[in-house]
Amino acid sequence: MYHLLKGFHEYLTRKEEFSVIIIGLDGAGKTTLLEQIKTLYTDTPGLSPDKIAPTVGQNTGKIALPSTILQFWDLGGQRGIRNIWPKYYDDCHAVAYVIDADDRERLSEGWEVFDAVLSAPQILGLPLLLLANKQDSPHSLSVEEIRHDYEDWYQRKVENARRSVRYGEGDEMSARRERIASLEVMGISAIQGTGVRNAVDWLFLRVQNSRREPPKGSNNAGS
Ligand SMILES: Nc1nc2c(ncn2[C@@H]2O[C@H](COP(=O)(O)OP(=O)(O)OP(=O)(O)O)[C@@H](O)[C@H]2O)c(=O)[nH]1
Ligand SMILES: [Mg+2]
Repeated sequence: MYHLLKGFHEYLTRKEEFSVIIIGLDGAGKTTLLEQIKTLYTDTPGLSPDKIAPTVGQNTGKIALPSTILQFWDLGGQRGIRNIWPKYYDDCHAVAYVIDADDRERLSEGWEVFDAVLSAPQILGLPLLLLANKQDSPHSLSVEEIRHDYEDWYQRKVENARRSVRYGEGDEMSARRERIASLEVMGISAIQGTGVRNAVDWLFLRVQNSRREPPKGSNNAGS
């Protein structure tokens, strides 16, 4: 009887676990965002910004939400270590791409890398959130400006490619256009926490409908 009740209780309190990767150029603010998420959603405050060093490898953090666990993977963004990102694509349920909206000089580098992420077949169809970070900075581009900057960059890329070699095939191009048109862009300040709850809410809602199933038998009751 005890086991029956225990099993029933575990079934009722079962939490599905979903993985979200946080990627973007070095210095975009990914680790600051992860630590802010820990502060907002767990009993243990995250590291303060002055304690955060550039990430070599990965940082992780787990938060519990209603009937759901979100596991975040913050991956280092330096040029030499970006090639580890695709190793996480097969198992993640959503992607948060962080862009430094205050660093105009590196925007095109940020879009170049973002474009490669968009074209990865493993994450096609997964929820993808573009976060325009550092909105606390007075010179930051707004969400609308960031969206336009990316669309302009993309348009230029397509036109340049037309003049030289072909850029993607017809179907691939239209899939990408659709993805860009439906792209969710949110403004945040990882350092101040502004907009971070909105971003987590969006990810929480979207992973439930992610085309990738949570791991079979994931049961994290009590964790
Ligand atoms: N003003 C401002 N600065 C921020 C914000 N978020 C991060 N920063 C600063 O940006 C710098 C880089 O932050 P990190 O969180 O280490 O960046 P990262 O994306 O993890 O970088 P890598 O680990 O190298 O990939 C630090 O000096 C942060 O304090 C923000 O919302 N506003
Ligand atoms: Mg980092």
